[in-house]
Amino acid sequence: MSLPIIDLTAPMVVKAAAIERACRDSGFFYVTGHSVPADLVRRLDASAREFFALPEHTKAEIAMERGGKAWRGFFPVGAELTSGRPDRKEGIYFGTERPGDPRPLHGGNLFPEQVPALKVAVLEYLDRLTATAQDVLRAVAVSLGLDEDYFAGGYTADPTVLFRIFHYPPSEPDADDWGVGEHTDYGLLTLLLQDGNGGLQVRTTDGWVDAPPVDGTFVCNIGDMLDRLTGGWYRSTPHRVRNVSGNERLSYPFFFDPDFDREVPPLPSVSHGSGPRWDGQDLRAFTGTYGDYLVRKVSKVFPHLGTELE
Ligand SMILES: O=C(O)CCC(=O)C(=O)O
Ligand SMILES: [Fe+2]
Repeated sequence: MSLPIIDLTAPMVVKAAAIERACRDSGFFYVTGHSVPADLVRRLDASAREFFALPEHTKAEIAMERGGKAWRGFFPVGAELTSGRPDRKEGIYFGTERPGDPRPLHGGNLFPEQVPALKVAVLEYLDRLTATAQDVLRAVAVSLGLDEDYFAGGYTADPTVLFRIFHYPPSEPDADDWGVGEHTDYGLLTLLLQDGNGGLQVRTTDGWVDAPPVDGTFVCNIGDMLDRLTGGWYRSTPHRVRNVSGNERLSYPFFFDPDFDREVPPLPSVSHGSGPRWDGQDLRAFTGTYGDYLVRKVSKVFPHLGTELE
């Protein structure tokens, strides 16, 4: 089984039909025909590699602990526990640049002064990917029989945008460690840029399948909130990463999520039921805002930051 490639320049009815098929099937697809310049991707990649090559103590100058409850900055290998055990990766967390915003997971970003090009590339990338995600969501809305601007005029009029850059050191082929343990994403859509090394796996009805890098594309997958909104009609699918390429792997997941302060009740048009989810969690059971859901999840993957987020 291979994941479909959806061209964003195709007519809306064509895109919407392809998205419905993909979201009903594996919840994963590739996006091409986007307007993110290749040169921006190159600058982002080059400056990120420059950052990760810095000595540990220099990287620690922008350690996540210094970002407080904004949950921004650098974390070293082993500090994040995606599925209850330490991941074999290090990374930097970013989000929409909003200095002074006191809400958890909001605020100003921490950028390394040693690599000024990273700040320029990240801020530009956040803008470009926000537009790309709104574009994909328009087709998702149509695929659900909703008005094209259903999300942009509501849940994502003021979206929660988080962006991470991960560096996965190579794993031994027979090791049982994971760069990122099995998980689903929390929000609406993830747009993932990955380098040429591969390592991402998606759990489908046929078992685990690879989502190898395809030049010029993003891997797009839907998250828990789209699963919840659609009552499980679109499934938020488990995935994981192990880097056995023998090389340093870099990846750039961009998370496009609902307004932090909004509740996300199931869509009125949705009546489809679904069986139990992979981890037994009932996404319809929680009450509260998207922010409540996200903070609860984040406190689990970064236990030492959890108390700050309460
Ligand atoms: O690094 C990757 O390829 C995927 C990362 C991921 O699944 C995540 O951060 O949610
Ligand atoms: Fe993920």
